[in-house]
Amino acid sequence: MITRHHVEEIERVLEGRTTGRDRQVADSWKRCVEIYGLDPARTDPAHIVTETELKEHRMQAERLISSARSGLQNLFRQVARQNYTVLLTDAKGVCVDFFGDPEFERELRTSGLFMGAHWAEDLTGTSAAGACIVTGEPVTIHQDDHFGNAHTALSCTAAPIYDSMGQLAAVLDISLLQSPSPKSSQNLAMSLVTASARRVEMANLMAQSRRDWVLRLSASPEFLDVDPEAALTLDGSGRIIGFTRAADMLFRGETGSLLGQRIDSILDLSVDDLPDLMRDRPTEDRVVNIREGGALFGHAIAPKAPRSPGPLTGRQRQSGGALGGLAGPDPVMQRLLKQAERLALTDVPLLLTGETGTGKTRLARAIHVAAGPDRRLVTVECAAQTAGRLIETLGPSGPTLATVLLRRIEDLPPDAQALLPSLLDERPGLRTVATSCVDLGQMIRDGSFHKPLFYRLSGAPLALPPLRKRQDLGWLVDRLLRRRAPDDLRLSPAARADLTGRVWPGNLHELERVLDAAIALRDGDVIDLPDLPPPATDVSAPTGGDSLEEVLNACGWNMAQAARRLGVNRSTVLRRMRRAGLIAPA
Ligand SMILES: Nc1ncnc2c1ncn2[C@@H]1O[C@H](COP(=O)(O)OP(=O)(O)OP(=O)(O)O)[C@@H](O)[C@H]1O
Repeated sequence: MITRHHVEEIERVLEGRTTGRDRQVADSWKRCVEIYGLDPARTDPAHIVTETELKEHRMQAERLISSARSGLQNLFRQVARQNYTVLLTDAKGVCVDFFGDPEFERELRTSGLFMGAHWAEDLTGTSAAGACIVTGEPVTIHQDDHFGNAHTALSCTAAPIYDSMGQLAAVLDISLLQSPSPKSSQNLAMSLVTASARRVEMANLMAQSRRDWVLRLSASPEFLDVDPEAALTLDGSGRIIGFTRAADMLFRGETGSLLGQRIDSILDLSVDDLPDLMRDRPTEDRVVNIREGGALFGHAIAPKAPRSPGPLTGRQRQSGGALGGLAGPDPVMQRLLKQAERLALTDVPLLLTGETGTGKTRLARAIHVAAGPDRRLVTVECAAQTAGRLIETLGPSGPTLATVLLRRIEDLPPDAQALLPSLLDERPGLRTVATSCVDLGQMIRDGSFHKPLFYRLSGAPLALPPLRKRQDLGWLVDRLLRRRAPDDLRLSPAARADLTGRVWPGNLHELERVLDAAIALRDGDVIDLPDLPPPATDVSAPTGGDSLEEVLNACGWNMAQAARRLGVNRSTVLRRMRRAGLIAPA
């Protein structure tokens, strides 16, 4: 039925007069006439693509269709009783998936609420899917909001689905063959369809990010793990490589796309903090501060690691997963990380030793992540334990499958030391990773450490070298600096030489504090020598025990750097080398 009234209203809108239609409808009508040259009086039936064309469209959208399927099914379950049809169109407007009542198949097919229907705006005039593709916004096109007369009985509500690079990938639409007259009757449809589109984007991002970190975010802790609002995918260095539309709306600043930005430029957090946001921590503790103010709750999902032990492939060896980013070009650390990567996939208890701040806790968490997603991480601060607390945490009411990180095992009180072996024997699903700053062998000899516990925990000892012995100190300085400051903040050559020449008795703890202070003190985008706080004077600094050869190795046989670390001048280093018969490698 062509109504003169409808055509006249469209003409009035074209003349720039307001008729009470939504902006989105009026804009679409204008496009239909002024850009596509469509005639409002037309009564074309629904446009359905051929079988071959449909196959092609479905093939191109295959990944999205499978990520969206369960979301669409859920949505259909919610709205089927009210006679809604659920459609997924691709970014060109062709319906590539469909849920509707088979009883009304003929009517649905004639109205274009069917598989293969083509809803592009330049073909069928104003429709919810068509307008949504053009504007990228959710929209309800209700009854005679439709441009062409053929569709004025329908009420359609559509929301865009964006891919993880921010491109419009599809449109989710729910439509009624018949509906009550007021447009407001579709308000609930709008909330349902936008929430479902958000969930489809989330499912799609998760399906594409199995090898990367995903950070899911929510404004309220209750929904964080079950129905988060936004998500980001991060590569191993903390750069954003994917995001949902909601994350884009939350964080997109004046700089444009989120792609390639560092996570610490928008949130007060680095990629190394992600293990702290995994599911094993209470939701309300996982607070993430937004750089521009405000806070959200975060849920980090680690890259999926291979599940079964076995020989590592060349690819795994290169990628290093959660462990790969922990060290630069230092042969001792590289060897240690390779061992850790293999051991992570087993249940062998690990004992991580090293001076304070050498990265034992960070390594333990990375091992937990590399072990796969099935276990919880339970962190036990040993100094704060009693036998009773241990039973509460690791006894029958504790987790059955977990990595138990025992921090600073040397501080565990004697009664808890005596209890721990039997507790662990009763819980075969608990894999321990203990850290220690001291020589436990010496403690056993002194009678201050329980021998059976030592043997229970030290299946494989991994010794982290102190910073002064690491050949990747420069790499670590850059990494920590990048994590704290903008990309263009640099170290002057003198400041870099000073930092790489220090002894670092507090190791990474100390380096982090020095960089924090230097960043605060510098003017402009260069950190210079005067910006560096003086080295910590620690009488217990253990450098005296390092041999000249160890110091030279750590400094890549750079005499000036070795001299600074040893606190002597260059000629003294040369003299000592001659005395020890040491010759620099060619
Ligand atoms: N590979 C790394 N790259 C960058 N930062 C690191 C690395 N390893 C550790 N850190 C940082 O250095 C600091 C000290 O690390 P961590 O707490 O793991 O040391 P630790 O050996 O367990 O210390 P302690 O013995 O005092 O408990 C932490 O802030 C941590 O985030």
